[in-house]
Amino acid sequence: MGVLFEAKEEQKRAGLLEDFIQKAGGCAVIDGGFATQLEIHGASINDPLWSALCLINSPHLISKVHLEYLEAGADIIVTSSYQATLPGFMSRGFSLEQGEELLEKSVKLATEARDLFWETVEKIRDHSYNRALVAASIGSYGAYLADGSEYSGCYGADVDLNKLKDFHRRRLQVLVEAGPDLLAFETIPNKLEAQAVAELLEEENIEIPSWICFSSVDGVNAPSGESFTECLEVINKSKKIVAVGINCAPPQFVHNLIQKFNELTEKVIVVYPNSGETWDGVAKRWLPSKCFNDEKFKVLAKRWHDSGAKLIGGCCRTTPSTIRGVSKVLKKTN
Ligand SMILES: C[S+](C)CC[C@H](N)C(=O)O
Ligand SMILES: N[C@@H](CCS)C(=O)O
Ligand SMILES: [Zn+2]
Repeated sequence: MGVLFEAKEEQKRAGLLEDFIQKAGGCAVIDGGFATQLEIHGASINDPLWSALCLINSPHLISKVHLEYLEAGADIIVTSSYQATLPGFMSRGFSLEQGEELLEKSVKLATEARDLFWETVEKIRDHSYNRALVAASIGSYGAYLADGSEYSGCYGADVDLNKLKDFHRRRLQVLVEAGPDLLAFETIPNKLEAQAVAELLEEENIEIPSWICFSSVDGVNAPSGESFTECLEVINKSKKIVAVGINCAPPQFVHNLIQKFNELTEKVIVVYPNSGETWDGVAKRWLPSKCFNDEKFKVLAKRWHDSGAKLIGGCCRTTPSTIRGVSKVLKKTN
């Protein structure tokens, strides 16, 4: 492929998201904790598949949560596929084809909810909604391991670049085929996985714009201890990744990290932190620490926007009420 053609394609990909952000008023709002809201509705997800269990047992709850976030003002909804993986489904007795159908279902449930919601609000005069985009969630290898390693980045000596690419490849292909608007790589804890993602997007010639979000447990580096300077070198080289940032880290880290990312990249900055609670990967529960309520979260969201983030939402333990506040403060409709 010619260099000129590639440059044009890159511009087009970045342009799609930039245009959407501009149309949304300079900042697009992402939804909040998906698994959190499933649990609020009674889903039991203490399981190696975590929220992906609902794709099997309670898809109606997935639709309900998407609609709640749309109603709260999310411009981008993220699918329920964070911990949905083919080996994960197959270890539960599903065939490869059935696993692929479950992945497709995660995109279908989100696009159906978006279309249904839009059909309804479109008819309302002077509504303040945008037709939302659907981002297919692709959780890190650590999420699949279900041992808390998306917050440590410790994948062990046997995990190399090729193993991570193999892990991500088929799921990526299936999700892309299902037709989301965006790809959301979430809670990436180390440089190796960032590199695997960047190379895979290239190898598979993925045309859908991607964002990649790192977690952070010290507010300075990636969980592995590698600096974001190192991690973003890999991201900056990728023409397929249009936005980069942080998800599922405590809100108090985000402002400084946006400032750091401003210096390190020209890509769109995306942030959707959790509520400030800490995940205990062994006990599989959230430990209250410096927890931010919706009021504090929305004040910080304005600050994150002022410091340069253009995609802002919430992750674990945030809810539609959090996103309603974020949407109001960022779109100044109150
Ligand atoms: C974002 S974490 C809270 C997701 C759950 C984790 N991967 C586990 O399965 O324990
Ligand atoms: N999209 C996932 C991220 C978990 S860290 C969720 O909100 O449940
Ligand atoms: Zn999270």
